[in-house]
Amino acid sequence: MHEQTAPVICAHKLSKRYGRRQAVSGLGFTVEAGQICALLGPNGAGKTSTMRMLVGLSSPDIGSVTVLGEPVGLGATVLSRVGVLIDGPAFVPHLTGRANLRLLWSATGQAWPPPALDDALDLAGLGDALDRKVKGYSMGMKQRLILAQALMRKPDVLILDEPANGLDPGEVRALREHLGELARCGAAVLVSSHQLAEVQQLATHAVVLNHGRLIAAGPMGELLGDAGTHLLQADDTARAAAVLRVLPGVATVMTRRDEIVVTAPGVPSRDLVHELVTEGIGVMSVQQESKSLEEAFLTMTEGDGERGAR
Ligand SMILES: Nc1ncnc2c1ncn2[C@@H]1O[C@H](COP(=O)(O)OP(=O)(O)OP(=O)(O)O)[C@@H](O)[C@H]1O
Repeated sequence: MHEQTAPVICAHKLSKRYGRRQAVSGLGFTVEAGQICALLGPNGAGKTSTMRMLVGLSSPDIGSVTVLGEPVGLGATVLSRVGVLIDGPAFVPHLTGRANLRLLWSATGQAWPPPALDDALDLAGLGDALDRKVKGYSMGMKQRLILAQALMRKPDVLILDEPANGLDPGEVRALREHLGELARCGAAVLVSSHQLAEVQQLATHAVVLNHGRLIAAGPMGELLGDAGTHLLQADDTARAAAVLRVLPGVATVMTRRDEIVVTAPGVPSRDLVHELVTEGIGVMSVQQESKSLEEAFLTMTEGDGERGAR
């Protein structure tokens, strides 16, 4: 795949208004090769509006987009390297799934089959249904066909709006593994979702919007931050707990069976281990808990009041 250090997706000061509603406001962020970036935000935050601008389906009132270093607009040639799932393509109901894929592919002007057709169909798992008319498909089957059209072109960039909608848990996992593999091969992936537990497993980075504005962006680890909780196992639980209780910065120490739960915001786990070892207490395991994405997301968005015209 491509080798480059410049951002693959670059949104620069994007703004978009629908009538009196400011859907997106001064939004800037980047996604680099190998990253899976989650685009997060409450309903109406501006995720779909942003994605539509990223792939030339709508033009920003202000600001610009480049993908793989090229400016994006309707019909931009760089879009042939982008797998897109937004609103779903309009499938022709009386054609089979396969015929629909063929029709969509014909718009690229390239010969059938697309380079990653087999992998995309594998993931879609439609089997014999691929040769049945789309009008008989369930919602999940349609979603998997939409995914197949996004993935069959072996894209360098993927922009997927809620791709897990209508998928069962096994299919969600298969999708996560597939996207992970594409990113490891150098693709840049931007994916919106409300399923935060799933996103936490999938994404390396996140961009969080509220009321059309950027409220946070960065690597997932940094956004989740330090929950201030450490889980330790020592060879003398009671004595270890007593030592930890009197350490500066330690707020609470609880023991549950052979585990010690220490709340000490801002104190690195290694400092706790150091104190225990200095006291001659053996430490078998230590783990620092991070916040769940759900917790972090609610903290970020609930504290962010209504802004701008909506
Ligand atoms: N074509 C349109 N015409 C008028 N208003 C629109 C249009 N598209 C989006 N909006 C408005 O812009 C705002 C942002 O909508 P958008 O669909 O981008 O949000 P979202 O974050 O994708 O929401 P959801 O999570 O519910 O899909 C909303 O207030 C929405 O009502």
